Amino acid sequence: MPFSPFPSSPPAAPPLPDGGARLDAVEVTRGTRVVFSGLNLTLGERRIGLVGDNGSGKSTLLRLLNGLILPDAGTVEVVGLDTRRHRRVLPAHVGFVFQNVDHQIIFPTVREEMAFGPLEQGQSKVAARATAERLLAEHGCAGWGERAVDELSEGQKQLVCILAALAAGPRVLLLDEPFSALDLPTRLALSERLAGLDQQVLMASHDLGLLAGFDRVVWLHAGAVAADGAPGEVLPLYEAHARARVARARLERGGGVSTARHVQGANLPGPRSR
Ligand SMILES: Nc1ncnc2c1ncn2[C@@H]1O[C@H](COP(=O)(O)OP(=O)(O)OP(=O)(O)O)[C@@H](O)[C@H]1O
Repeated sequence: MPFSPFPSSPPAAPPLPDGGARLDAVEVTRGTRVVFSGLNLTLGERRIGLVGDNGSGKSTLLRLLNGLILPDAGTVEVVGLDTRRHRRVLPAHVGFVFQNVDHQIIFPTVREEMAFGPLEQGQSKVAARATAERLLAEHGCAGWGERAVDELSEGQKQLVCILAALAAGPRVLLLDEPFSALDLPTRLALSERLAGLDQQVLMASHDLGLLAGFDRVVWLHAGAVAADGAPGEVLPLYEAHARARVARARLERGGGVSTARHVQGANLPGPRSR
């Protein structure tokens, strides 16, 4: 059977009641590089994974969804809010966990970092502190409140960032490689927690196993949708592409450039979005 990068059926999960997110004809240039050119996507499922090679546009897509980046053309709508017109109120609805924890952490202590979101949501100081302490305790970090964030390990900082995003109770949670520094027990515990959340979760990850139970996976390649569907369909396609890329590089190193095009899946399809 010929290699086809497109899954045969659309994802089965029901759409979110409050609308999810929609990108229409989105154009984004970062620096001198065109990242998206006419991207259309409707993101309604509860758990959506994003995969793709380095530089394919995953972080840019997530940043578009929380209004950190505005489209040069086209529109982005999240939970019914146009990110250009409602940029200021978006953080109250859309939580974000950055790839680099240093881009996220702004307070000196764990408690302050964790309580910021609940305070912004209108909780009293006492209630915000209680929310922070409860989440920390639930994740085996009771007593961390007084700790200086600077003195935490990278993985511990990452955990605080994720818990801080959860503490704010957003309607949509965007996670950019959130588990890269976490130990296995913490990863498993947080995966379980994410699976049980009511909110919509969009997560970019190079750890394909983390996305296996999701409702839908979108594979981005060079700023376009290369495949989109159920994890059981999209993840093997992406993995085949990765293996083909490695095989092609091996052949090229060995001087066999002309045979590289015979490697299954080495040639990507044209862009596709929905
Ligand atoms: N601050 C920036 N200035 C200029 N170009 C940028 C900037 N950030 C990203 N880019 C470019 O935008 C493109 C998409 O980058 P993006 O960070 O969205 O990719 P990614 O899929 O998240 O990659 P990774 O898997 O490495 O995190 C890349 O070509 C990158 O070089």
